[in-house]
Amino acid sequence: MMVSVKDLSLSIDGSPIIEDISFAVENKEIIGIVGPNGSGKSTLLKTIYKTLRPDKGTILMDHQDISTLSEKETAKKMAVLKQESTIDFDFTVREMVAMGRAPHKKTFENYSRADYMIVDEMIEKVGMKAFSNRSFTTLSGGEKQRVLFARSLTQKPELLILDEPTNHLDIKYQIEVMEIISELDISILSAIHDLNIASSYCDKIILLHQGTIKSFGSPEQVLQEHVIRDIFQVENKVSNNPFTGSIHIYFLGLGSKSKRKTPAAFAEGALL
Ligand SMILES: Nc1ncnc2c1ncn2[C@@H]1O[C@H](COP(=O)(O)OP(=O)(O)OP(=O)(O)O)[C@@H](O)[C@H]1O
Repeated sequence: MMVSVKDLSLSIDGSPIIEDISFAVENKEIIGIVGPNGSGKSTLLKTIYKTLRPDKGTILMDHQDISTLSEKETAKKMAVLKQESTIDFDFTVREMVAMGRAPHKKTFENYSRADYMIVDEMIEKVGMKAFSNRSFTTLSGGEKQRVLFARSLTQKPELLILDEPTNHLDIKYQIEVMEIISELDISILSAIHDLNIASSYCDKIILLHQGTIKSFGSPEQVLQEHVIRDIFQVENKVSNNPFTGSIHIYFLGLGSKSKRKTPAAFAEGALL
């Protein structure tokens, strides 16, 4: 799935929230959206998954304008894992995940054995098999997140949009989510807070700041020390992770504003 976003702008109550955003997601690419709190990551994603309507601009999925697609047509192509879920109905985990098959069914068509094979496969993939019959509302935040992830995988989308997918997750499941999406072979667009997770798993990174794209390119191109210092206002050193080969950012406090002592290794240039 190719996605082309062109000149996207959205204001809320007269304040511009995202402005003139243009970029393309190539087929099967993983694109991470990073940026400080309030930089517009969720708003950009909500505009792409049609919860918000842009004031201006177009979004094409494989050359088709998404504003012309019905909800069902969109859901056949695009799955969304949102940051927060407000689901209070008493569904079991398996029922919840099975909802991911809905866009592929006709009204009143029953789920087939093949549908449930996908459902169970995805529940197992996210490590929730033992919870299949548990009520969704009784789960912890991280467990809910994994179930909703399984539901979006069950949808078998060509484009998966994730709004901070690793929110609530412990380190094992943070890595697991990223490993699973790396193996999906579909296009992925994901807001990510952790810059090192973004650099390890994304083909390209969009850096948002105050609603505009500051930089778009490979992790090496985007995540440069002076850029991280300017945009996130954190002292840092960028180096190579000798074990994975991807770049790694060491965070060194807030510079002159920091209450922490300057690490000796930094002062002596040992990390360079
Ligand atoms: N409905 C709204 N009314 C007014 N302002 C809004 C509304 N929705 C979002 N904003 C503002 O738009 C800006 C961008 O918000 P958004 O949630 O897209 O940022 P974000 O980059 O996802 O932030 P975070 O990293 O904190 O999740 C913020 O300043 C936010 O307060």
